[in-house]
Amino acid sequence: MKEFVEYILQFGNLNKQQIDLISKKGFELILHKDDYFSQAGKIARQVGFILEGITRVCYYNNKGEEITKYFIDENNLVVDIESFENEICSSAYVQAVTDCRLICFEKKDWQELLDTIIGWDTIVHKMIAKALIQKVERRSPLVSEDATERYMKFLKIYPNVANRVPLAYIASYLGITQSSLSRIRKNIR
Ligand SMILES: Nc1ncnc2c1ncn2[C@@H]1O[C@@H]2COP(=O)(O)O[C@H]2[C@H]1O
Repeated sequence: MKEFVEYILQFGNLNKQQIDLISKKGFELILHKDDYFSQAGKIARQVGFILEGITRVCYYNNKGEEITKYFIDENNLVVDIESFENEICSSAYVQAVTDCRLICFEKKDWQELLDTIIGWDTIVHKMIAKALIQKVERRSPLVSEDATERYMKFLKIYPNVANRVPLAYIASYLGITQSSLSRIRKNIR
């Protein structure tokens, strides 16, 4: 919980009583590699904060191929925001790529904190805004045409991810085949 408290205090001030209230509602969740945090076709009912491990957001395209859309690593919030906020079914899966340890909040507790702690909504908005800006910064470089360049940018943007996730997920994230990615990796060594 200490890590989560440090994280939220970057976005605003809270007194001890408010921090205690937040801490009481959060619980530790262990996900094993390949477990789902939230699933397509279901409503996301939890917000997580990753203490250890990497998750990915993925979906199946109309050819039935699995596409990795996004990676989320340590010290980040993880939530299928559209599903969680609007209580609609997710169109994607959030899956543990490695074993993960998270601080987790149930929707009703998250809502209760929003209703009781003055200023918590501003902090939450700032946290979400930061995550979404980061997402744009991470996805925008992928429009560059050259696959080698895309991979080099990936290494820079996700320094903690590249060596900890299967190559197939990275290839899918970059929109290239696994054999192209292997060739690129050989050539840049
Ligand atoms: N920390 C995070 N930052 C950005 N997106 C996240 C995060 N955690 C989960 N997501 C989800 O990742 C999804 C990536 O694709 P979308 O833009 O459709 O919607 C995004 C969010 O629902």
